[in-house]
Amino acid sequence: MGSEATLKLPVIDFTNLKLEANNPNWEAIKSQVHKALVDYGCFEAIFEKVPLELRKAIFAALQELFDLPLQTKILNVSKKPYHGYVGQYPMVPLFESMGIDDANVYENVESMTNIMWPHGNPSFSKTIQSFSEQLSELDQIIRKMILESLGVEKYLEEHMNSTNYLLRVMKYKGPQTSDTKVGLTTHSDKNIVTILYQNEVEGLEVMTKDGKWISYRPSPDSFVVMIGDSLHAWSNGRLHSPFHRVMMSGNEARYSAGLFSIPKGGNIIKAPEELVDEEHPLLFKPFDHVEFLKYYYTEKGQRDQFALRTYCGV
Ligand SMILES: O=C(O)CCC(=O)C(=O)O
Ligand SMILES: [Fe+2]
Repeated sequence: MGSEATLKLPVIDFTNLKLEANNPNWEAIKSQVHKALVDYGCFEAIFEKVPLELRKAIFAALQELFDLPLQTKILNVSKKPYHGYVGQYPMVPLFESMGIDDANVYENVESMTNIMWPHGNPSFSKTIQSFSEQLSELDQIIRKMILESLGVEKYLEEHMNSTNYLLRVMKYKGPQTSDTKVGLTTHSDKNIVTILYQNEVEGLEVMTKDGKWISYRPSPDSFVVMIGDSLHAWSNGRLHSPFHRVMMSGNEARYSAGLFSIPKGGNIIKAPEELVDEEHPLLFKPFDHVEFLKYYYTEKGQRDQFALRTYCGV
């Protein structure tokens, strides 16, 4: 399956949109969001609320972080798999990543920063925290639109309170060849919503429902919004959670940052009864996200492209 040059992700412009209701654009944008997420599980968002200066600063911060010695980077450890330093994996030798839990809260970022830079690095902390906080507004807008368009907005508060934000930052070394090499293997995200931002180096590919790859053309103004398996399950399959991967070629490093809204441990993900009927039978049994991840991170789970279906599919 080659990449299809003609395919493109839907583009949705959130400029000037406020979280408050009765904004004239709200309904129009909401229906674009709903359609894109049903059809692709993914779209490109133009969102100027994160100022250009901050969007530029994030890449300088990522470079500074990944330029640290490996023995420093591995000090970022986490009890949760994939939330600390990840890298040097034989399957994905170009890839490195670091997670920062609750990155929208300054103190959390600062404690990770102080492990990386024992004398502190307030400008790094501030960049990471501001970026996460301002981008979390887009996550909130999108999830409000999703619940409204599914007719289940009465669950909005409960739904929003059931998650927290992980910022995961990534570096993919250029493979130093014009051949295409795997940066990150094909997977679907396991969380609620993912919002990605990246530098100018191409590589992200998103699969359509009929198995074609869309290559994302990065732009400094665009974020990529993607549905994870947990929201696919919660919406009882209404919203698609797409397979995606990163493919690298050339010399340049690709830096990206992903804001992941993630179900808190102990929360049971269960499709609202309004979304289950004869035409839409329940697809997934209620599940605890943390328990599901325990399966996903086993050797079998890692090889299973339909891990959620295996774990709790009806
Ligand atoms: O680097 C990217 O843009 C994609 C990363 C990704 O898919 C992930 O971290 O789940
Ligand atoms: Fe992903």
